[in-house]
Amino acid sequence: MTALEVRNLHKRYGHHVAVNDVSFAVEEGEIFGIIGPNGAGKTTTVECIAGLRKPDSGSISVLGIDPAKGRAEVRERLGVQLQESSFPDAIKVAEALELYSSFYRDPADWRELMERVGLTQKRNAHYKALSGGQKQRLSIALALVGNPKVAILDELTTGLDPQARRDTWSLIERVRDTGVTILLVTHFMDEAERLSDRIAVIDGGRVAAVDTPAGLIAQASAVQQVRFRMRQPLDKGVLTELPDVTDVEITEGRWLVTGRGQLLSSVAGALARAQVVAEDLRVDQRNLDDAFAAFTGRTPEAREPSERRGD
Ligand SMILES: Nc1ncnc2c1ncn2[C@@H]1O[C@H](COP(=O)(O)OP(=O)(O)OP(=O)(O)O)[C@@H](O)[C@H]1O
Repeated sequence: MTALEVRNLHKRYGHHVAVNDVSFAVEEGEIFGIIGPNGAGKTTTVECIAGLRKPDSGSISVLGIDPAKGRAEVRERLGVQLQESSFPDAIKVAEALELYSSFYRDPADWRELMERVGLTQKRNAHYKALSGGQKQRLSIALALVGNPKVAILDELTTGLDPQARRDTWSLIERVRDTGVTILLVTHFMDEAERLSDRIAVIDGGRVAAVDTPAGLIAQASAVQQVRFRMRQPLDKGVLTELPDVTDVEITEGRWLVTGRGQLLSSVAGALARAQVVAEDLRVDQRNLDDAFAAFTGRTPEAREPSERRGD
């Protein structure tokens, strides 16, 4: 069943088109990632889904409800952790959870949730005294305190150390295992690849691709590269004349062969026929960073969230 559907979404700020005809659907129980360069329109899209911004045109359905019309109903079913959530410094962990749970008709047991995100020991700590990871876990707990069917997580692990990131990922996987559908906006390719069942790449306000992480990588891997070292002399033409090869570069005995199709076996066969021995022969493994670069023409960067402007 479809938990979330965005169709032909358009949103502009003044003359600037932030979201330009975005469509995608998220199935119930999925973790659906959204990746894209800075300013691609990711946050604007999720803010429209959360009912925090009004789309100029297009339709959004959250569990069958239009967030622009049924804001209260959507609020009951949708948990939102947006970028840079901040709370009063003096509020205590348990107080924040109890307060937020009072906003919902059918909230989760906030004490159990506090335990689940590992903050029970910190129940009486003030917000300002929490570490970055603890603040992050509190904001995740607050996104889940209303017992949502769908949760939106934006910049889930920005600013966290590697261990805290891995802990947060495990937490999100456990949340998904309880049946919550998750929309995850992230700048981190490892995070998107590890957590997402499917990913939308958004670029310039448009969806450039939607697929599983492996599917995106495969789409981007049409171009392959084989590297090796070789001490013996070899005419470059032995490789450039192969139909699968598009380019051959040689730098101080290091060969880099670019091509497509059955590149590795073509190259290995040609080297064997020429009776030369290649050392350290390897195929470059493609990952989601390469897919991101292929779809957006840019390299993903790990960064702190940009300064955001008010509406
Ligand atoms: N309140 C606003 N007023 C005017 N322009 C805005 C506003 N919010 C966002 N924009 C612009 O709209 C475009 C899309 O921004 P959005 O925040 O949705 O992108 P994003 O993909 O989430 O970016 P980032 O990865 O940097 O958070 C950007 O060019 C941004 O500068």
